Amino acid sequence: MSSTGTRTGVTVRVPAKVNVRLAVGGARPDGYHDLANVFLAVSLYDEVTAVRSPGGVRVSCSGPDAPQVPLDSTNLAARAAEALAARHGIAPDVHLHIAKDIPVAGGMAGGSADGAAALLACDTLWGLSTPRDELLALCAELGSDVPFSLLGGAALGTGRGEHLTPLPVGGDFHWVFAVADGGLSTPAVYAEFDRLTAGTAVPPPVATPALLEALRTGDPTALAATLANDLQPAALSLRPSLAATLTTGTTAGALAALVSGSGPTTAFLVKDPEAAQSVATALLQSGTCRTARVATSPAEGAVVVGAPPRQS
Ligand SMILES: C[C@](O)(CO)[C@H](O)COP(=O)(O)OP(=O)(O)OC[C@H]1O[C@@H](n2ccc(N)nc2=O)[C@H](O)[C@@H]1O
Ligand SMILES: Nc1ncnc2c1ncn2[C@@H]1O[C@H](COP(=O)(O)OP(=O)(O)OP(=O)(O)O)[C@@H](O)[C@H]1O
Repeated sequence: MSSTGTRTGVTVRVPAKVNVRLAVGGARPDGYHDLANVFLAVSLYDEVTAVRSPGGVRVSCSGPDAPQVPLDSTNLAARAAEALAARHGIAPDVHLHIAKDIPVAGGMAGGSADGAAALLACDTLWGLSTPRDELLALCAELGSDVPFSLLGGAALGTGRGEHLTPLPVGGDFHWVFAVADGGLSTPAVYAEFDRLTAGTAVPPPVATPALLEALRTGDPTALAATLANDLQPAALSLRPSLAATLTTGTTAGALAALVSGSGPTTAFLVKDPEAAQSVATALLQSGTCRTARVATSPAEGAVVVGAPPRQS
């Protein structure tokens, strides 16, 4: 392996996402769907620490959902390290530890977040200084949501969601996320979308100007009026119990409720931190979710938060 840096450990913090508009077009020949995907990063974070370690990539994970996270070469963090090392012709000798706080298989891009974080952590650990556009291209190879995990903030994703245009956000939005028992498979939800829309003309996906304006002005009431997720009927079809969770949150005072991405996490936009607490309490007491998390947006994308001092 070439000597590419002198750091011994690097920690990257990376946010979850919610899709405030997920417009889905018809299935493409390659199996993906064209999207108009308005991502918003939220303040639930995983942390990925990369430490030099001989013998290839090793992954460990801590946190309440850790047992659901694969530790083999299918982990997106491991795949990111392998891809970056291959790009630079070096050995991927690294131990990646994921401190997981983002719900697993919840439609909040937790695995994608870890992929983006591992890429940035390894790039820093190995002293590679890969240009940002190359990191984003590597992210897109790992998964459609991964580029946004690196970028953070808010962005419109087109194509399969990987082509990003950053969007201005004029203020903080407050959210409650109801975490369901068990996950939903993203391919299964897209397949259910195809089944439900079979025989209909699926319109080209667009992000409405009203939504972009609501983000720009930071107005939660305006944003609430424009939130929409074309995958929601598919997620509800596969998990009908989510309807009760959505109703519980809106009855408790949320401005709007929707399924987050492919679900089964549900997202509730509220007007302020006090409303967030009361909606979270109502959701917890209802028994319609496993747990309720309060968060704000926009959140910063993947960022190095810790690096031990250089060794001589
Ligand atoms: C639902 C969302 O989370 C919304 O942001 C994303 O569209 C999913 O992104 P992701 O998890 O990164 O998905 P990928 O790993 O790229 O693809 C997993 C599978 O989801 C389906 N998929 C994904 C993205 C897309 N635009 N169309 C699709 O049909 C495909 O079956 C694909 O094989
Ligand atoms: N680092 C990781 N963390 C969590 N899951 C991972 C990771 N790497 C791979 N996976 C696999 O990916 C699957 C989906 O997990 P993830 O938490 O990314 O779902 P998601 O949030 O619904 O994704 P998205 O919103 O991008 O569609 C898991 O069931 C797991 O098998």
